Amino acid sequence: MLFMKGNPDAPKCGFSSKVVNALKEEGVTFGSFDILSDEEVRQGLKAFSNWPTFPQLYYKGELVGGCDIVLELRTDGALKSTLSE
Ligand SMILES: N[C@@H](CCC(=O)N[C@@H](CS)C(=O)NCC(=O)O)C(=O)O
Ligand code: FES
Repeated sequence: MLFMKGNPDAPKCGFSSKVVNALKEEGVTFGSFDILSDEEVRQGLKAFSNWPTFPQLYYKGELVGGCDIVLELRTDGALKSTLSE
């Protein structure tokens, strides 16, 4: 599940766009939520996850990371395996 700015067809921030592209290129299917549509979720999720920024990618209820981490995992060739453990 990707909490992002905008949606996968129309990301509203470069960081969210990069993660969408990385997931699509790896052939990962994912759900998404536009945090710009809900200020309560936007602020609440940052507090809940103790992670100050978006995008936030969750897998099996746990935070995988934001843009830097997702791109790093992909560079390491570990993105797909991380998301199918
Ligand atoms: N280094 C971050 C970049 C993401 C980032 O800086 N996001 C900012 C600007 S889009 C953010 O979410 N700020 C808090 C907010 O907009 O609520 C990452 O790896 O994900
Ligand atoms: S909305 Fe400005 S950097 Fe993401």
